[in-house]
Amino acid sequence: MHANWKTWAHVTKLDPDKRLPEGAVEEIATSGTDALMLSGTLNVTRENLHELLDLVSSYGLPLVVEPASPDCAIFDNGIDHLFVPSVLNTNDVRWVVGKHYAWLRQASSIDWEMVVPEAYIVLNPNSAVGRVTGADCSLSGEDVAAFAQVADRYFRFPIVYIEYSGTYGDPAIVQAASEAIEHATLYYGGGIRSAEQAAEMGRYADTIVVGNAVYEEGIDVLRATVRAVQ
Ligand SMILES: CC(C)=CCC/C(C)=C/CC/C(C)=C/CC/C(C)=C/COP(=O)(O)OP(=O)(O)O
Ligand SMILES: O=P(O)(O)OC[C@@H](O)CO
Ligand SMILES: [Mg+2]
Repeated sequence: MHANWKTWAHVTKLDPDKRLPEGAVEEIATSGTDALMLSGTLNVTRENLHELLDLVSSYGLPLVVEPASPDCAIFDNGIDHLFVPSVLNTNDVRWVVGKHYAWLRQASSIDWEMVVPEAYIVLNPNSAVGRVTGADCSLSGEDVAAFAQVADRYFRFPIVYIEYSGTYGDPAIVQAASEAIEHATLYYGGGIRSAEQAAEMGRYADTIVVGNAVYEEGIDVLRATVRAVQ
């Protein structure tokens, strides 16, 4: 399968647990965003995932599913990639390799060409992902740089993801991660609601992710974040 995900500057994250108004899907798909990622920590099921896939699959944009649990690791319905997270900054091994073990223990067939592993560094303790995974979010720039190197140089994860889901993060932290990484693609996501914020994080991250703003701000804000990084 194509590896052009490495060239994406802007990804829009859609949550199968949330509703979009009539016409919004078309506006999002034609906003200039490079890809749609279907993902959420809470209340994502095969059913609402397939419903959202049906809504977005006809626009020709690359589609990524990012499962928070093995039951949402699917390969059908026109998906291009399955981005599978591991959270590095938690002491709860389930979110590092445990869910992955359980997935492979019971999976019938895996299309490995579609699977892209992501090393998450979760930095907002009040986000769903922060709470669920018990991530240690009180990290310095040096801590984040060390985790980024563990991911990039040691485990050779193709993606390192600085995740502030729901809140705008510290650009100095993203800069520290970017300076520590040699090969991996650096993702930043969290609280981007303006062109200025998109540009600021886009200086350090290879790819920025916009999620909540799509639901809370509307299409003009999404378009502005796209223009800021492309
Ligand atoms: C092994 C497989 C197939 C799955 C397990 C994958 C793991 C370890 C997931 C850990 C948690 C995680 C990184 C979830 C998915 C991505 C994500 C952070 C989505 C956004 O979550 P929030 O925005 O915090 O949650 P809500 O939008 O649901 O409130
Ligand atoms: O929803 P927001 O805060 O934009 O964050 C995007 C993404 O990183 C969430 O996983
Ligand atoms: Mg979310």
